[in-house]
Amino acid sequence: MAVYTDISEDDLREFLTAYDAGELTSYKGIAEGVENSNFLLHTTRAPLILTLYEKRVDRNDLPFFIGLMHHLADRGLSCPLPLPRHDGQLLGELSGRPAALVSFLEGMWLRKPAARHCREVGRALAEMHVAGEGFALTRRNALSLDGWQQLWEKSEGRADEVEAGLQGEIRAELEFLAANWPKNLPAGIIHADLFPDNVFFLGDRLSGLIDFYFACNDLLAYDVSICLNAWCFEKDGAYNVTKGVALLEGYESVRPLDEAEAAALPILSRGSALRFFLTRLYDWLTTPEGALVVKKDPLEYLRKLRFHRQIASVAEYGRAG
Ligand SMILES: Nc1ncnc2c1ncn2[C@@H]1O[C@H](COP(=O)(O)OP(=O)(O)O)[C@@H](O)[C@H]1O
Ligand SMILES: N[C@@H](CCOP(=O)(O)O)C(=O)O
Repeated sequence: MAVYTDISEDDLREFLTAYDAGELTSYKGIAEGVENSNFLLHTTRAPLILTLYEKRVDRNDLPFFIGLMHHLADRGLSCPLPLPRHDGQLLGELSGRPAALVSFLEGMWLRKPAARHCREVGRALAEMHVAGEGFALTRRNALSLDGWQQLWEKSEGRADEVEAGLQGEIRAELEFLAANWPKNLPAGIIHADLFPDNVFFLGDRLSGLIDFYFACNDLLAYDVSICLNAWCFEKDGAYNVTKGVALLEGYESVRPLDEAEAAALPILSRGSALRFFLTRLYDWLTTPEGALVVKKDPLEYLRKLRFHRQIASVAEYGRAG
């Protein structure tokens, strides 16, 4: 679960006096999520999400995240809209943590997305990339090549506990990616974690995107590769080309990939599979047994990484090369 920091009703009521949020009628912690503590608040006005930013989020990044949601919502993207305090600030403090209130989005995330949902996600991702243009703040991707190397150094010594031979395989992968990573592709604001649990649907209609806490400036096609990894594989590890076609067509209906971006998808997908493998591996090795947060399986992403390694051409993802 993700309520790392508890709040008292008195402190919450006091916190809310800084906002035009109405009277608190009820609140509860939200079990889902891994990074921050989230609460659903009901008031005499609209429901709200309260987020307390936990240790893994750098406070210096908060103006970027909060400002980005504001920028995207302002441009018509359906995402949480931060509520300003009376003094105009978008961030406050509660229980010793930086805290923000954002609008509640209706919808549910899909446990079993189908190809039609992948198409919607592709389209929404491209809309986000377009809406991100002109955002004044920047944030480098802390989870790109340097960040992967640093994460790996923390886990390397114990990697073979997870699977024999992993140490050599990942070291070689990092070297390959460092030597071949594309540099001159179109860049902009990326979501960087657009997994099914961060996309809400009402029926078959996509109703909103959440969780912008990995967003940063990076290659736009890298974000596409994250979605291919997160949306287009089945539980048994098989790549579903129908979903891949739908996701790419949905994306390109708004923002066509150029040929260099399309050709780079295999290596970008290797990188994004490695990125989620490494964060999951680190959590797997360091989260104490009995902790209330759900540990995600690193091997799922190792299998995806191996799949991308043997891709000969982008056509295998379902796009004409
Ligand atoms: N704006 C929102 N509207 C509705 N539900 C939300 C919103 N933001 C977060 N949630 C709920 O909180 C959960 C965790 O949020 P998330 O941002 O993914 O947390 P974390 O960053 O800790 O992973 C989501 O799965 C969702 O149920
Ligand atoms: N999507 C990542 C983990 C981050 O979780 P979120 O709850 O913040 O979306 C993964 O699957 O490894």
